[in-house]
Amino acid sequence: MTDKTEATQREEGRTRFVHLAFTRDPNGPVLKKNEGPRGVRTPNGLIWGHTLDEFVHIPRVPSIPQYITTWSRSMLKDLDEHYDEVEPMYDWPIVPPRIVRPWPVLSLPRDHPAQTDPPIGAIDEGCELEHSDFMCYALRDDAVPDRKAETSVHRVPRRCPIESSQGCTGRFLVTEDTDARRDMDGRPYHYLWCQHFHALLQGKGEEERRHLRHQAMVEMPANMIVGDDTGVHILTPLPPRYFANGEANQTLNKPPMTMREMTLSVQERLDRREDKKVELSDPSVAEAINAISALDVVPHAANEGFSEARISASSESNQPTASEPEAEKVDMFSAEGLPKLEEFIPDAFFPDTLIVHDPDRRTQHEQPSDKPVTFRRVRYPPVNGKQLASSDAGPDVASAPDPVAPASEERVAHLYLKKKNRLGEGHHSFVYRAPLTLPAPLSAHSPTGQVTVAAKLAYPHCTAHALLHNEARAYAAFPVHAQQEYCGYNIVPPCHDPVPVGPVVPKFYGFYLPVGEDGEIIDAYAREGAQHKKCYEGKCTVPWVSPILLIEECGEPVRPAKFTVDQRTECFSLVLRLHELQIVQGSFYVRNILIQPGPLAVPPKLRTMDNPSFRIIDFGRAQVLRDMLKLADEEQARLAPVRKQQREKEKGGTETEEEQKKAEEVDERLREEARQRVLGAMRRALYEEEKQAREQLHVEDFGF
Ligand SMILES: Nc1ncnc2c1ncn2[C@@H]1O[C@H](COP(=O)(O)OP(=O)(O)OP(=O)(O)O)[C@@H](O)[C@H]1O
Repeated sequence: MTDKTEATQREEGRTRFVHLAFTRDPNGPVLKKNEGPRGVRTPNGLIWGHTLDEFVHIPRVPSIPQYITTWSRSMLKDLDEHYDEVEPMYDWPIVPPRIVRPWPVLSLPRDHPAQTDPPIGAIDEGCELEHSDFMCYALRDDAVPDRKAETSVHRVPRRCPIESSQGCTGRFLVTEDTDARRDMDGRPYHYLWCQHFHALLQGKGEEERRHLRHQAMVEMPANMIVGDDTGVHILTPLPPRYFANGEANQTLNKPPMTMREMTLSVQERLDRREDKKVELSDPSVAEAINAISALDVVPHAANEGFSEARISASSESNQPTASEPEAEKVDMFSAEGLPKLEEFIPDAFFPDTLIVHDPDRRTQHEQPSDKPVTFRRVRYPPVNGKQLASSDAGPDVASAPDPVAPASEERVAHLYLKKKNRLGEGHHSFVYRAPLTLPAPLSAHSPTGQVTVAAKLAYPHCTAHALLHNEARAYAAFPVHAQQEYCGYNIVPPCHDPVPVGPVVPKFYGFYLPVGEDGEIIDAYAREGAQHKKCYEGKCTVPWVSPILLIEECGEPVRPAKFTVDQRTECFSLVLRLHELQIVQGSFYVRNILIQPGPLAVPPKLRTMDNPSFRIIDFGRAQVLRDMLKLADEEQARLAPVRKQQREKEKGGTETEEEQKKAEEVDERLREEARQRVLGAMRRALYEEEKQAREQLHVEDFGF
């Protein structure tokens, strides 16, 4: 492999590009397009590398070195063409892509049965630690009442990487059976390895077992630990809350300094200024070490920074906690000082019912202004109505979305709308920054326990309602991975340069319709939309209460003329990734791409525009291929019996078996032709939108 750093790319300021070239075996196969090895990929199916050095230019035909494509290290490994010569270049292993979690603002009691994995409040500690199956999670814990002035981080063991059906309460089990809890010298273990970790150690060589134990022990929040294949002895007391169920005996073989650096680099990201005190102060430690002289005990440096680390992490942390809002003074409509929600709402707490406090009548409701309005969540199944064609400004007729069946215990959230909290406005809607109180006991690290979300409401025009419904349909079609960030880089064709794997669209927090006095959802658009099919955009005012689309707030519209070449490419890659999903946004203007400071994994105070995060918004005119195909099929399924009826009418009797068989073949051909028409329309729409995106983002045709 050779390094061929491209001077031109450096000149134009590009920092993300492929600089390694793989030399083919002259007898190697021709590498056909789209038939290469899969390697390790992100869930979007695109080529993925953990670092820029994990991408290479590789000739498709060994004898034509200038005809190259871009591959990742893991693809080279799968190809296995003298890969053994390549591997030593890397001093890190191939790892799978991992989800990068935004800075946590939600909070939930740790022992709540609906607690998630990773637990709510788990801080993303970067790839240095998070690729390990054995790390502990660092939990943000500034809602603990006696620590309200500080954000404390403490650690809980990660669950074992096993089938979810098996379940694992945590790596360590408190020893309960006295006999099983003693080592060969009769010393009691404090914690035993869980059955999964124990099984993992079985059958492995001594070196590997030592390594695995070491990894697991490094993550334990104690200063002095010794362990073996059964469990560990803790030489300094452990805070009991660190373990769901328990923990134990080994020699740490990694230089303590290395471990310390690893930990500090994570700490650093959270708060560089915090003074990390190393507390190896327990006088009983030396005594204990002597008592266990047969074991080579090493102080557990990795935990020094964490065991009771207190980090003044962000502005939110200096406020009273959710558990004790100052009820008298609290203004639930104020977005001031509230964190914006960037995490997914766990399924167990996704609101079914939204109580909307709307004294300014932003939703056009007609109740007394101080009376909240009840909304209920509805879900658009894959296709439940026609898509709007991008050229069609008028409303199309949609059948009603499905009400979400309430959970056994209804999940109720409160949304607070105020005119003064307007975030933006388009040609069809107002968007508000809205405080949201989530279903208890889910809460947030904020004075009122609220977070803010972007609430999009339709203008009182029939077309605006149609577009908002279509947008809800598009959000229902986005896969979860399009709303998540992954570590590393993708190659997003036809782009040749690696781009970060940020989310493409904002996180979706549900689509809500008003509920009448009878408790039924009022879907005015489904009921009356058909009568407005020919309405001219913006001219037809309707008295309908606006639906509410809740999404993640994602910053301000971009100004690409001021972007670096890397940023333009990154923005453009989002459009390409959207198109990979066979979804057209439908109104691609720079105002529909948002930018905000990043990275989102760190507290808002530490984010900068040096690491921006982009999103595409506004899917009112989106077209989703999957839905379009389903509609075409449904239309053909509707027409087939009509045709049959017609034929039998002309014939004056029922069809014979032979005639029916022939007719079915015709139906199938017509169905296929209809699908081909849809595919053709989608190809054209994708092509046109890519062209428009290039213009809007100042992206060249070649070499972008
Ligand atoms: N998720 C969001 N985060 C932050 N601001 C947002 C968000 N969504 C919308 N906005 C703001 O609201 C404005 C209007 O939103 P949007 O473009 O979705 O409305 P629209 O009426 O559908 O647009 P159009 O004029 O294209 O029909 C945006 O330009 C942006 O400033």
